Amino acid sequence: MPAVQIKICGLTTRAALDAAIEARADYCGFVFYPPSPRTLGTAAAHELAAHAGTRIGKVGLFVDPDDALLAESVAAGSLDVIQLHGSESPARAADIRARFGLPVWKAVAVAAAGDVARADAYGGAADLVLFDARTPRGALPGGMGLKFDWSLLAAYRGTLPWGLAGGLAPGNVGAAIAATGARLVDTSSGVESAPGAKDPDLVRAFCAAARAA
Ligand SMILES: O=C(O)c1ccccc1NCC(=O)[C@H](O)[C@H](O)COP(=O)(O)O
Repeated sequence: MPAVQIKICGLTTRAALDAAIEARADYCGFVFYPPSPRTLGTAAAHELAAHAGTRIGKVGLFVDPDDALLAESVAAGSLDVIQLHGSESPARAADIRARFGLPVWKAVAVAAAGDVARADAYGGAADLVLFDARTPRGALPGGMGLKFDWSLLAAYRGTLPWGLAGGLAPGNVGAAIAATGARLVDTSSGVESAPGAKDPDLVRAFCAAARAA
């Protein structure tokens, strides 16, 4: 079976990026959402992307973005993937995918079984569905360290490739992979010492634990 793919989201510093690259994470996430403590401006995204080069896939994280924000961020961050973490419809996801010529990952917020079924609507519109925990109204839509009931995915047989996010950390990522069969795992606050501050040791520990699962 191919190795589990790993995404470390919300990187803001070279030190964190280097830790992810050295730990052989497959993807890093750059957040382009000003309310987040992990948000990047275009200058910082450009600097980090130039430092990363092609050593890691660069995923841009957006919440209901307009085309202008997408255009400037795709260019600044040399993005390889656009991740949509808001309430983007299948039609909007398909439009973004066609307009920017990049793979689109669509986050689907999960709190109950019916939420998992919503992923099917993105067939033909997104390249991957990222199941993440539904967050409370008024909170950030991701990066909150919240888990959902992994058993909701145990019997999932969707048509799209999918990944798992939400409250994953070095100590639970192995169990999460075993419970769900996820082939891509994504973490943000689980590898931080404070909101927005990635801990290189936790990044390394997460990658090792995911790979050992
Ligand atoms: O990370 C953020 O600050 C963020 C803000 C708004 C929307 C999404 C955000 N993160 C998306 C991610 O891909 C996170 O890795 C994912 O939600 C998991 O986060 P966590 O539960 O903290 O590991």
